[in-house]
Amino acid sequence: MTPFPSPDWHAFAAPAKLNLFLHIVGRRTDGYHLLQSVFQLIDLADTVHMRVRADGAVVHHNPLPGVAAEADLTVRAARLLQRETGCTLGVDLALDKRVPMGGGLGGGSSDAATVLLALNRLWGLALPRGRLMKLGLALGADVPFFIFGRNAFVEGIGERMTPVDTQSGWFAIVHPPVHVPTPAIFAAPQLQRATPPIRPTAIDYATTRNDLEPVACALFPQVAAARDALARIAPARMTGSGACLFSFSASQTEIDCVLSRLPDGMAAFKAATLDQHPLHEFAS
Ligand SMILES: C[C@](O)(CO)[C@H](O)COP(=O)(O)OP(=O)(O)OC[C@H]1O[C@@H](n2ccc(N)nc2=O)[C@H](O)[C@@H]1O
Ligand SMILES: Nc1ncnc2c1ncn2[C@@H]1O[C@H](COP(=O)(O)OP(=O)(O)OP(=O)(O)O)[C@@H](O)[C@H]1O
Repeated sequence: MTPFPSPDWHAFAAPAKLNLFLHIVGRRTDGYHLLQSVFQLIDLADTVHMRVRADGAVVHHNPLPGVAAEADLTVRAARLLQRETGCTLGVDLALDKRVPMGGGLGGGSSDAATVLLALNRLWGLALPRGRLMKLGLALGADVPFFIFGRNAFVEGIGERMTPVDTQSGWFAIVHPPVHVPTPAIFAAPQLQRATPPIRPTAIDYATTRNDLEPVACALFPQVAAARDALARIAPARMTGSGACLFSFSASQTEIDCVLSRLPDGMAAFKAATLDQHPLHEFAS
């Protein structure tokens, strides 16, 4: 639904991601962790509504609870693009938020990537994809992936991508009622930081894992409880730094069955794999 129905407003999708596995293979001198991960786009998405302004202002019309307009990644992305290009146009922004915040689903990063991709077209900038990806990294480690726009084996802190074909199918995603702060998980002394690097590869669930999962489960019992509940029904894995857990199947019926067997009251939903970001063509 468009909150501001008018021909001047445009609506753009900002899809979520799952980390099908996530290995920590080292640490940089600045404390950031080097990872290897397969990032999978899914059809759960926010909608970012935008209208170009001639006066250069960046105005957020419905800030999220607990996130000041100036701190919102959509506003920060628009301002960053203005600074970098000297563009004198502005934008009105409004968000339909559907991706749970702090779930390890990359919603904020995806909103930022969608703003960069859409303004690249609406402001007539025609920046190449690689330049947008570099800009995006300053906003968050996951932003370059969404601008890349294809399922990928991701390395570095999130800036090196190799496209991978992933299996099409469905996920059951469980959302435990807890916000997991990413910095606390990366700072935990017990985090396994030296998983041997692997070559870019198709996902093999049997030989991969999420190194952040044992830490999140130890620090947040709600994550452990949700993982155990899902794991009693089907193979379960955490995404990102949590809190969400997922289970994959190529069969939608199987995923419907998994969801129906979860304990009453457990927040969970179904999502399908995406092959490509809906705004992939907005950069070249
Ligand atoms: C773990 C992932 O969810 C995988 O998709 C992301 O890399 C996290 O990305 P994010 O939530 O956008 O996190 P950022 O805002 O970039 O970083 C939050 C904090 O987590 C830690 N951090 C994050 C990413 C990384 N590769 N190493 C880190 O050590 C840093 O302390 C950083 O200050
Ligand atoms: N547009 C936005 N949408 C969501 N969160 C935002 C946004 N702008 C700023 N934030 C801030 O970023 C924090 C993390 O948001 P997000 O939902 O992207 O985390 P996440 O899904 O855990 O991400 P990741 O998988 O990258 O760790 C939020 O708690 C919020 O304070």
